[in-house]
Amino acid sequence: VVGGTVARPNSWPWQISLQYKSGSSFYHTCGGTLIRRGWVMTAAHCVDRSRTWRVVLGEHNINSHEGTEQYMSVSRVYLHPNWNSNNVAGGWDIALLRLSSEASLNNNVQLGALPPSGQVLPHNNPCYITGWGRTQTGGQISAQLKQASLPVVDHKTCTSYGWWGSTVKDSMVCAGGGSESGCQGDSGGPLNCSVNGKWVVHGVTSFVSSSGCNAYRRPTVFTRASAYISWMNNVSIQ
Ligand SMILES: CC(C)C[C@H](NC(=O)C(F)(F)F)C(=O)N[C@@H](C)C(=O)Nc1ccc(C(F)(F)F)cc1
Repeated sequence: VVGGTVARPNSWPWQISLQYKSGSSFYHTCGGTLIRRGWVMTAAHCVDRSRTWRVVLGEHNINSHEGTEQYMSVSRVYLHPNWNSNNVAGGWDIALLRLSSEASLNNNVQLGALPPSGQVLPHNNPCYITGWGRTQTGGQISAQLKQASLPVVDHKTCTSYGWWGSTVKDSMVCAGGGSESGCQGDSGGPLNCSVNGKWVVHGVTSFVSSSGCNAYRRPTVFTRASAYISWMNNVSIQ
């Protein structure tokens, strides 16, 4: 997250850290959202190569053990069948992770709310991106979870000339576009939007400009969760 602030610990209790094993250690690679006690929603581009994954719930500082963490292994990865790792602009950048055991819900671990199928938020709807991603273009990832205010940029603006144009599809949502943005390592995490006074996870962090995370008129682009409700329902009743 470029800009924004360090989040109050566990104030986004559905945010997870997706980590892969290398040698005898695990490393943060992406964010995700706990949507059921046994299911995590993340980006397909985070999990489209086979690794040993773990999901950390109740995380704040990824470099220290704070006692609120739950470490879950992943029993199966469900990539959206239409995902093409050579074409993030095509969309479909969504995946579900089946956890090998169910999370215990508490003050630090809660389920994220998904939007109703098809819901599209208006321009400037208040939203926050959260994640442990780089804090500057080309910089280091953050040890502590960060948050930044990224209001929705409507499709009409986001797909216009000088903005993202036709790179952004209807199944995506744009947010931000100023000095604050997502950045590498935030992928897969939630776009938390305030709808009728409640937080709804409306996006899955997908991509930023290859010329810089907070590039001018290149808002952060998210997979629009409300476009994938039926797919998620069909997968998670298996
Ligand atoms: C691995 C990537 C597919 C996703 C990666 N995502 C992120 O960094 C994050 F955290 F914002 F979600 C990204 O945007 N990386 C930058 C460096 C990038 O490659 N952006 C990018 C690439 C291609 C296009 C396109 F579709 F236009 F060709 C647009 C943006």
